[in-house]
Amino acid sequence: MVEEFDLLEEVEVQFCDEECTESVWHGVNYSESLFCREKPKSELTVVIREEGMMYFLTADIKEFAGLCRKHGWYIVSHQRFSEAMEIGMCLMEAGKHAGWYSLGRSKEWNAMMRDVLNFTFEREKKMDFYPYETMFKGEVLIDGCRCHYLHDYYPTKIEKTDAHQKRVSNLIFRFKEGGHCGELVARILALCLKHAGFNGTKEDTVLIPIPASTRERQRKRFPVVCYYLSEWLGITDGFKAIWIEEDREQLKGKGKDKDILRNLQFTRRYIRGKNVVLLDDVLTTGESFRQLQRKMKQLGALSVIGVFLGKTV
Ligand SMILES: O=P(O)(O)OC[C@H]1O[C@@H](O)[C@H](O)[C@@H]1O
Repeated sequence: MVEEFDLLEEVEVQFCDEECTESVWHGVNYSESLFCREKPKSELTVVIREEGMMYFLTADIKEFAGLCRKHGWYIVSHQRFSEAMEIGMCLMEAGKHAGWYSLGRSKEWNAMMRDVLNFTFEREKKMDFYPYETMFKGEVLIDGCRCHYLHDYYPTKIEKTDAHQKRVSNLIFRFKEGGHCGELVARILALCLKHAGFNGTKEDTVLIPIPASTRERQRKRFPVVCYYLSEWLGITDGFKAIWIEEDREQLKGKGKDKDILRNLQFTRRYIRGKNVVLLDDVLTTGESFRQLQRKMKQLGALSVIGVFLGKTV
């Protein structure tokens, strides 16, 4: 599309300093840093939150989708805002940028676009069904293995008064049921893992889900997330590394008879000589992870880490 007017580029952004002890404001070269692979040409305003959400108003959604692909950002939703503009939200790595970028007709126009975004999304945020943070909340060590989790999880028996807790439960329940949120979960975890890093190289890293209790649950829950997450990180999809020989009852808690391995068969070639990333929805006592990570090491894994959507509070 040929623009009939010159576009004014403005930026204001907050970066963390290297130790992340203090935030500083920069304007210079931010657009180069944000749009480091390609710069926008059409009208665009973005507002970026430190937690990894970027809200946008664009005159050319195709161009913006192309920029997102190039930079590894994920468009969660967008819709028509006016005849000329689309409005929406995408996810990016958390903790790198916070601020805004405008490429628009004038100072006043740019400011208005930012106001629209701030207003719309502050309001929408209250209505969000899922949480969209793209940084792990915390890490625990189990048998010396790093286990990253995205959110504190308040189990069903606790009444959730806090909107964020409800969003976390929505994400975990929908993920357990399978379906559309597998892709969203994969994108969120990909961004988190890029930030946190994993052991070894992409080539020798494999993603393996901690098996559900039945084949049906396993089939609903994991194939989509394993496919996308491994593809986006460039690591091996190890969905087929573990085979459920027969269904078992759900094993809650830490009971001394809890044996999550007894109905499982392992395909060694996925595991031997690999750095394994074990994935599950929730970490509660850590017993499932503990047993599986030991088994992985017996089968020749070089290292094991865990990645979880929630850690039970
Ligand atoms: O073994 P711990 O950590 O106690 O419990 C976690 C397991 O309990 C289930 O709800 C989860 O899906 C996960 O597999």
